[in-house]
Amino acid sequence: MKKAELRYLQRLAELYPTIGKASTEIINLQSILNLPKGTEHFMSDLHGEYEAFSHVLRNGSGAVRKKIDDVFGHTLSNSDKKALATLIYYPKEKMQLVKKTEEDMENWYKITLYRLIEVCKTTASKYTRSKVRKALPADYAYVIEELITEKAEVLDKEAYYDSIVNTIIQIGRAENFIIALAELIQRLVVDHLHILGDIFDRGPGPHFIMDRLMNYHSLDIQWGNHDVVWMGAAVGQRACIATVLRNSIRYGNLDILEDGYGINMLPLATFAMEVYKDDPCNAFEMKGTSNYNALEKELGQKMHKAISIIQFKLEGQLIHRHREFHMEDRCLLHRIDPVKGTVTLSDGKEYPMLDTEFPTIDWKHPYELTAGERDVIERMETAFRNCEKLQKHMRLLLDKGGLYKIYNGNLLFHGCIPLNEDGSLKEIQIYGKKYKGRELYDILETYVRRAFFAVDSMEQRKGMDILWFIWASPSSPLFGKDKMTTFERYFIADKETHKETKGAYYHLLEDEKVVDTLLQEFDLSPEHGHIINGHVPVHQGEGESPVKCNGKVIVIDGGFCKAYQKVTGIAGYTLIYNSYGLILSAHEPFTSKEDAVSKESDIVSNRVSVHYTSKRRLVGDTDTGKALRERIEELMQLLDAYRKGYIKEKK
Ligand SMILES: O=P(O)(O)OC[C@H]1O[C@](O)(COP(=O)(O)O)[C@@H](O)[C@@H]1O
Ligand SMILES: [Mn+2]
Repeated sequence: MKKAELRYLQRLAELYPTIGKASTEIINLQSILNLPKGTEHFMSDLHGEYEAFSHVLRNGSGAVRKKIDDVFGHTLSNSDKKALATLIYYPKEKMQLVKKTEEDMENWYKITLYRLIEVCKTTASKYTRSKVRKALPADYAYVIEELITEKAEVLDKEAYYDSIVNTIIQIGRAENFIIALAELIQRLVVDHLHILGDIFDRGPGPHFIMDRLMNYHSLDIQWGNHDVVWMGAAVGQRACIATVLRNSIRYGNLDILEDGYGINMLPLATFAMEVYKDDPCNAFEMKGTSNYNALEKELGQKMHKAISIIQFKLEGQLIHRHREFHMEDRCLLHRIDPVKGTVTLSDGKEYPMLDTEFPTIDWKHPYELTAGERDVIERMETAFRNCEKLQKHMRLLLDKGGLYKIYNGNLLFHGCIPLNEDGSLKEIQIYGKKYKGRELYDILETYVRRAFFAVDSMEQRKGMDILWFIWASPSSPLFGKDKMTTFERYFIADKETHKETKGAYYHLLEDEKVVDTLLQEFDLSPEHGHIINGHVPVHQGEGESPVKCNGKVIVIDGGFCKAYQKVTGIAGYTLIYNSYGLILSAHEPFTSKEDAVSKESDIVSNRVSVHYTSKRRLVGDTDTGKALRERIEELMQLLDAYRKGYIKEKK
């Protein structure tokens, strides 16, 4: 036996010091391989819609309801099943309602407890005992384990379970216990969660989503362009800070920054009030602010304009600093003719401007900040950098996230892969070197991490600016459009100028040859692999399908974003990958938690299978299975070493 091999086995022997222990572990692992594969849940483009996200997480995109159907079949009425499902999603709230009308609560507790135990049993059956044990709430771990495991040795099973349930009710713990069981079912129904990006912007609760994700049992995140711009803001990239502020103001979401993250808006507010005092800032109306009073609207619009101008200036500086980004066409301030009140875009066409008041622009140096603007952005930078909660949330993105993920044979990313029109991988220059496909993704990710961790300040700076590049560049796999027309949408009436054209990836998605080479680029099988991405809302209203290229590509922009539901005609899709295959769920718009409880609405309107496996998929067929088999192989070698006398047992 080689020295290195022996050393490794000796390490392993510390964990499994006897033949007995090593053998038991081999048997345990072998049995896990034969369990059904755990359920993966895919969600994308949450855009701050915490309540809708939380709802879909609770119902597992229909997985809970499916379990109820499996358990009770025709023995329970549809309305009872619906009520049970709602109880599992919102146990506390649902019980409050039940208590108002139910006359015999004791009986209700009893029936409900039995039903929940049954659902729990089936849900837990595909996991090992040890995994279930880890998921059990500490207070009730022992009792729940008793209730959900079949006890062959107890003769009168009914009496045994009855006595446990009766005791729970008698000692006044029924409600607590119901909540614990409901949460356990929610927890067990989804084994692993994939978030395909865009947690932030537009909706009111990204910080609540991040808090929830911090406590989620098993998770990965593929960063979206909106997450990356927040990451940039958190490390102090000023163009990103301005963008985050502008987006938040535009959607009436300053509460997120002020209350959620404790970032004080006063510096920007006082600056805007002073500089744009007599300017109505009409081009800077906000969305979703019908609850604002006149004064709030006035102030909001001024802040909106103030930060937009700061953003355009900072972006101009950044683009000049990085000629290699090739984004000069996005520098538009110097193209404004302040006398004529027009702007000439890079196509050479001149357009009248909707707003010609620019008190902070020095036309000789249009990208220079005034002292007041500099003061605002400096203070904001300090606030973002020093916000502990924001930094914690970013840490989660870094720890659990990345630009792409390969998981159980599928390729997951937020946006796209930059392609040429002929379907070949497009080369993109990053700081002087060309990259394409997987290498492009990899190099960008290393720069993102350098922004947070590099000690060398030049490297860190490069990383910070890459965060903005990923947000806005046409070459970014997370943005994937020819330009971001923010300036045009504020200042030019002609809608033609607002158009953003999607890159080649999006119309080559149906080309099987192209998709196959993309899968191969990431070492995946073109036969069995899938590409799963978000970022572009699927326009179901216009008959568009989320399933492309004979099911090889699935686009699941969740449509969680309320502002976009008019366009998509639906609240979007989520995906489930369980032991039977890939199932796509379509969702109706989520109104409110109150509605969900009182109307027992599931919002899962439709579940369609994208890919059905003829044979049930087992843990052995997954990435985890591969790792387990490797472990088994090593343990076998350890056993051999014990038996051949290379290693002594430690009893
Ligand atoms: O209308 P809004 O929310 O201000 O944002 C529009 C901008 O958002 C983007 O669509 C990017 O956001 P998505 O990643 O959600 O698509 C840009 O392409 C566009 O310029
Ligand atoms: Mn996006």
